[in-house]
Amino acid sequence: MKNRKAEIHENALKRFQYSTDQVIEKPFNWKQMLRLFSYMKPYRKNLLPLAILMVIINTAVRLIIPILIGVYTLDKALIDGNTGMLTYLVLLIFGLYAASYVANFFRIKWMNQLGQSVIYDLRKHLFTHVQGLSHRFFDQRSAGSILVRIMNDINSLQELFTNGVINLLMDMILLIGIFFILFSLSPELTLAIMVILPIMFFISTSLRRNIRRSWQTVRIKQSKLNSHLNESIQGIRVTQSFTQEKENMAFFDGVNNENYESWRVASQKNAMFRPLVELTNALGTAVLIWFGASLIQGQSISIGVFVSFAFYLGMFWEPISRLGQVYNQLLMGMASSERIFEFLDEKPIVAESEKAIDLKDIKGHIEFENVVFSYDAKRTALKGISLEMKAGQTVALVGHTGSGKTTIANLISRFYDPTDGTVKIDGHNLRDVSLRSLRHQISVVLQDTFIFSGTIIENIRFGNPNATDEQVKKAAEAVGANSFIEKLPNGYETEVEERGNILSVGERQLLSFARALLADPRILILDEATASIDTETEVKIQEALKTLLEGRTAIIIAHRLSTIRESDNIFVLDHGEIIEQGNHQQLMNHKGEYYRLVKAQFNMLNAV
Ligand SMILES: Nc1ncnc2c1ncn2[C@@H]1O[C@H](COP(=O)(O)OP(=O)(O)OP(=O)(O)O)[C@@H](O)[C@H]1O
Repeated sequence: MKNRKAEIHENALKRFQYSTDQVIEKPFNWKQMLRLFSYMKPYRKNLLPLAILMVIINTAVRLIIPILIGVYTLDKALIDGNTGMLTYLVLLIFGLYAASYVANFFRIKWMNQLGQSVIYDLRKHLFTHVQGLSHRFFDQRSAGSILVRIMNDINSLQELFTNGVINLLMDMILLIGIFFILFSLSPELTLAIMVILPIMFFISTSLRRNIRRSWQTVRIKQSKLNSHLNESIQGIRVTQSFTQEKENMAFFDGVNNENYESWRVASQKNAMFRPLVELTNALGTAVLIWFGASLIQGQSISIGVFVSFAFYLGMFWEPISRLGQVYNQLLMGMASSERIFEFLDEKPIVAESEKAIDLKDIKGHIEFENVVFSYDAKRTALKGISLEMKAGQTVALVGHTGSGKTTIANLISRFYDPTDGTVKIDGHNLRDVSLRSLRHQISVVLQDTFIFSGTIIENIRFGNPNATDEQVKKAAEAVGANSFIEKLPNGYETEVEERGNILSVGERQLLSFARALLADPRILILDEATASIDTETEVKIQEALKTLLEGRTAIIIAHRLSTIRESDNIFVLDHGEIIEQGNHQQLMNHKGEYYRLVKAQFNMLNAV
């Protein structure tokens, strides 16, 4: 039998994985690469050519200097005794070095600017796109996995855009230039020192790949550790109340240990890299000295040529090694860009038609005609619903958990399109109207309301960014939220963290009420909106709602049936079908499902 600790650890590993996000490399794909590089297009007339020019200047200078030192300074000026030329050469070399430093400074500056701009554009594009996607997209993915793509995947492209592309150009010029110069100086010596090429090639491909994979493992382990920590902290209250700290610690220990191990292995391999490189260079130098000396003795080459060779040999490793690195970056870029493009290619399922019209000042008459809807292929959430909600009416939806009440509300806001049938507002099929004009006139208050980080006043103003402070306060007063807001340390200016942890659930609910009312919608949907508010406050809200709902269509979803007695019409749902409809009195007289639900709640209250 497996021991308990190992079992817990195994479960932990299953829990904290971003499945598809684990693939870090993908084969090279030209089409995808071109698409990725199209993000550089806006900079093709300024930053990109400037940076390329700096690369060319810098590389050309670096290629010229060894010849100036070896062939000209040593052979022509010193050995041949041309001292006038010496001063001139020293000044020239100094000037060239200075020019190369200046060019390098601007290359780094402009390339960083270019890389950051591309990353900024790409992230903006991705976020804007994701924000416009339909609810179904978010139903199918965890927030964590979306976050990983917008942050980590885009970050991993940063190096490619900042250095990779330009280094590729620089290294190609350097390598070709060095080969060309070496060959023109001495073909025999060039061939001799090329013995180190296969070793260099091996180090820059195999060994580097091995090291790279180890660092990728580190990234995966870190990502697991992050997600575990995130979940642990979010769920700390549940962990403490079920006294699961020990088990949680075992999870943490397992993931933390894996992270440590992966670092140990990666840094150990990394440590081998530099010494091996230096050893190869030493081998090259040995060949150069041994073979070069015999060539000097046989007067095949001059001392200056020999010295220039030594300089070029020192420069040789750098582009080869960097080309390997750029190739790695390209492979990683392939995997990241594939994941980014997968999101970018995702079309909103609820799409706006090209001929969509703007719904202007609706009255709020809602109709469902034989609406069938399924979230997934297996279950049907609504099975042919036909209903009418007259403009200005307050309508209630009741029924068992999972009977389809929220689904009806979701279809009115067109978060989803019906699988079959039509939803109409003021006679317009929702598929024919623009989403913005529709949603602008609908406010939804949910039980699990979302409070953003910011002040209380900003949170309420979310409903209508143009509202004045006065209007915000009036909305808060109308729903009875001002009494608790004024008791907060800084009143309306009190900062609340994301999700509004410093507020009670009921207080958050009141805020979202104020937010919805400030939006002044024609249609107001309250989905279990008063479930977390005490009865006394609820009575107050009911009073406020009476005047506030005047002239609007209101859809109230509530399990607490006392809150919907006054509704003009009540629809009772069961397994995605409407089984009864009428006002409270009519349904009570009918003595059907509604009657049974009311009785059950009444008995429960009396039993207390
Ligand atoms: N995003 C979703 N993806 C898949 N199925 C869903 C989704 N949301 C709801 N469902 C399913 O659709 C059915 C109807 O759900 P709905 O949320 O409309 O019920 P409800 O009557 O509002 O329930 P409750 O009273 O618990 O809020 C349920 O079987 C539910 O499991």
